Amino acid sequence: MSDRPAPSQDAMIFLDGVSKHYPGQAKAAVSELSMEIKRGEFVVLVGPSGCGKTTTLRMINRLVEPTRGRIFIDGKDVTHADVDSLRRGIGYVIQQIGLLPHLTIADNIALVPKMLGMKRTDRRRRAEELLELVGLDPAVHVGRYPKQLSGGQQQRVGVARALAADPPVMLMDEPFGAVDPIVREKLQMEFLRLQASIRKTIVMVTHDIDEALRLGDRIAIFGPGSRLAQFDTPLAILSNPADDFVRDFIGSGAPVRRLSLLKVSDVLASFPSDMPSLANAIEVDAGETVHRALELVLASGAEGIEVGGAGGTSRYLDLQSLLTAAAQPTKVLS
Ligand SMILES: Nc1ncnc2c1ncn2[C@@H]1O[C@H](COP(=O)(O)OP(=O)(O)OP(=O)(O)O)[C@@H](O)[C@H]1O
Repeated sequence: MSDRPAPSQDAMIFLDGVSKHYPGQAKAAVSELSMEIKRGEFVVLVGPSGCGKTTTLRMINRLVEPTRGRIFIDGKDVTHADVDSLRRGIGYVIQQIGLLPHLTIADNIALVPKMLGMKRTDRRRRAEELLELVGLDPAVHVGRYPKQLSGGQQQRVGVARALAADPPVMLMDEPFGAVDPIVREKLQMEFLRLQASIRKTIVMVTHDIDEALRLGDRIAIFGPGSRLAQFDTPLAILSNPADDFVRDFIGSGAPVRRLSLLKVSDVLASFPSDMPSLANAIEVDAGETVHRALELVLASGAEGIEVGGAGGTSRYLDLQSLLTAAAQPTKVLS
């Protein structure tokens, strides 16, 4: 038996000491990187330019062949497996979208199903279903050509195309990078809703820490030379940055960003259950974010929040306690 590390039961992607040394380059682009991504997890790779994010992503579907190390998908070592069948199980979305201009939207989406031998009528139905899924009206868009769509719409079609063969894994390289900030935020939110229903294993590259915090179940922060500086949930990273590099990278807004990730229930956990009641409290759900709770308190002029309520089991927290607890970086770990 080999004593090399093996993926755990719930791992969908497992990188074992993977390196990439491009020919002619003095330094490796990615060096001895190991990471495990669980089934159904949305992991975001983030870090400064040139730290090896895209190289790492492309080694997963072997668009870039690793120089050393092993790659496992769903428990199987695919380091030397047939590339075509590997890629059939992996959707790939890039910033430049790459829709074919002479094909209709339906035909663009159905490219892979066609390659796999799906019948014309079934392909059409699949394209319509996917357009619906990504929030585009099939009746309007199915017969259009890429240039008749806005940037944001084209990006949605790119996502639909990547989903066409229903791959368990999706790789996305700056998928929302080419659209303006408002469309970008809308696409991010839509994508989160979509992911809640399809639960793919997703690895996404971005250089935007806010996008990473908003989307990722876990975030891998790469330092120079592909050093994995921290790989954890957004809340844990904001609460306990691993080192000065991570602290600098997430920037000065961490305490405020945490408010949008922290739940009222997280904060309540650090108080005794018999806090005095408040005469003027606003009712808030325990699953609400602290950010939203603060908004409600400030807008209503209440003294604090009341959580629960049924059967006289309400718990109360005044504004000051809410703020103090929300500002405690080490108390809360998801
Ligand atoms: N095809 C290539 N040939 C030679 N060197 C390359 C190639 N692709 C990337 N590199 C180098 O490898 C390093 C990592 O590049 P990579 O694109 O993976 O980084 P990145 O973190 O995705 O950067 P960015 O955020 O700027 O896209 C860089 O120094 C880059 O110049």
